[in-house]
Amino acid sequence: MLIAKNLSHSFDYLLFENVNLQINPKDKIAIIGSSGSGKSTLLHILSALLKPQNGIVEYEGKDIYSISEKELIEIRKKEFGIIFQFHYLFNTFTALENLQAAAILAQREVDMKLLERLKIKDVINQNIQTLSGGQQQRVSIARVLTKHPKIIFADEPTGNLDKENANEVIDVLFEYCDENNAALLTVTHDYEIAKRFERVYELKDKRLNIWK
Ligand SMILES: Nc1ncnc2c1ncn2[C@@H]1O[C@H](COP(=O)(O)OP(=O)(O)OP(=O)(O)O)[C@@H](O)[C@H]1O
Repeated sequence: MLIAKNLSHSFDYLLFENVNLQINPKDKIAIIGSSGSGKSTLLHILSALLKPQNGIVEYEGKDIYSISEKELIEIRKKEFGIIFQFHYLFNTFTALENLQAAAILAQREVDMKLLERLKIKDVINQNIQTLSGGQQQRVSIARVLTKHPKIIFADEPTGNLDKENANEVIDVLFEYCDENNAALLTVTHDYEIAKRFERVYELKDKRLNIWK
């Protein structure tokens, strides 16, 4: 589905080199590593947001940084779902309006069962700015799943949540992948959360090594 070959990237210093990774349907992959090791940068490269200085990223056989801008926008819009550390929701809209906007763009419906699973059904008519950080994070996860992506890229998706809610969010993401033949790639600081994933890599000493 997605193959990354020989990626390397630097900003002020070399972040990583010779990174290779393959993502298949239903894969659940976590990337751990210390702060500043380049986890978010790698996630951006894999999710079509940042061209790597070296190496290629292929999605369904096509090098995503060589295809036309139009094709790339279509992949970003329809195939990839990105959960950022910051939610980027429309602050003056209600939670439901945010989800409806995503549903209209993706020609899908808002799934009420999903809102129940994410424990945001009761706050769905509140403005985003009146929700807690954890509730905002769960709305942003619901928004991404409403699109029905083939690959979910998540940057610290449980960062604002307590242990119980964090585990429930991971359950929802895993279920989504199993039911929709989709894949999940998560960046996390949380080793307890990482242990729940089938495959875990650690970004360390400028390399992506298998951790589990
Ligand atoms: N656009 C940018 N321009 C310059 N430097 C950047 C840019 N993006 C990231 N960096 C630098 O690259 C390094 C790695 O950042 P990155 O966010 O990928 O790390 P991380 O492992 O995700 O960190 P954290 O766990 O703290 O979120 C940092 O030193 C950061 O300042």
